[in-house]
Amino acid sequence: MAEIATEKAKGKVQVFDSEEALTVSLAKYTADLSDKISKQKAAFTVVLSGGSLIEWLRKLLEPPYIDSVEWSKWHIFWVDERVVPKDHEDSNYKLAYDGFLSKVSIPAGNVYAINDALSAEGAADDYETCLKHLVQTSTIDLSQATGFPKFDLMLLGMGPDGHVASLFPGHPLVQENKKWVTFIKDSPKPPPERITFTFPVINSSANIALVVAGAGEAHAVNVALGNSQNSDLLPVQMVSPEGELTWFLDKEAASEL
Ligand SMILES: O=C1O[C@H](COP(=O)(O)O)[C@@H](O)[C@H](O)[C@H]1O
Repeated sequence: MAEIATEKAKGKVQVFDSEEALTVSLAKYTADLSDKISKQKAAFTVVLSGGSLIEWLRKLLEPPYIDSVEWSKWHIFWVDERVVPKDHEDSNYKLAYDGFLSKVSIPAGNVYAINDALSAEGAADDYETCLKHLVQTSTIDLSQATGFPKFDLMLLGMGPDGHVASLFPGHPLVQENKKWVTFIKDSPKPPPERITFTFPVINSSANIALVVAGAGEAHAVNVALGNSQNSDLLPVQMVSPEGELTWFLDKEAASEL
């Protein structure tokens, strides 16, 4: 693993020789954080992305982590979700359930899926209401600095266009600064209807892992971490948490750096 020196705002950047090595390190990072936070609080709040991220969490499903992680403390949220039934192939919940959640002992009541019976707008409002309730009951922390919820760990993927969550380049939603959760009906990546956390919520996180592998993402990684002078920021360039930002890149994703 090589660590790349960048400005502090860009976070800690780690480049792995292979996707396999990345998954080993991501599991250790996540398990160490789970350990630390589980000793301090009743809940470890974890926000998942969809896409390849779930596959990259696979080492957590193996010893030693499968037995040593205090899964009962985990509370699971989604940074974005497609407005489709939970058993639909496009559902981020289904992806996470099939590939991860069904294999660990996180209590079912700690898994906060969207209400798939609602419209995009209704599902976003409903999810925001759920988050507000969990802040009131102190399951989720509140950032004293921003007044937005402060999750312990956000595991973010990135698309080849530099999108994170369902916040796409050039879309007005990237500027949303009041809502916690919003909706999109014209996502450039199918399916078109989604809900998504907003940047103020993403950036209030205590820890963000930005996990990117594959040559298709190399250009956007270079824009984010290289010396690009573009004035229109890609969404990934707007990720700037209150806490720590750690990049997990494989060498293909880092190939243009
Ligand atoms: O549509 C989405 O795409 C991004 C990136 O996914 P990937 O397949 O390129 O890894 C993902 O982070 C997001 O949660 C998802 O809804």
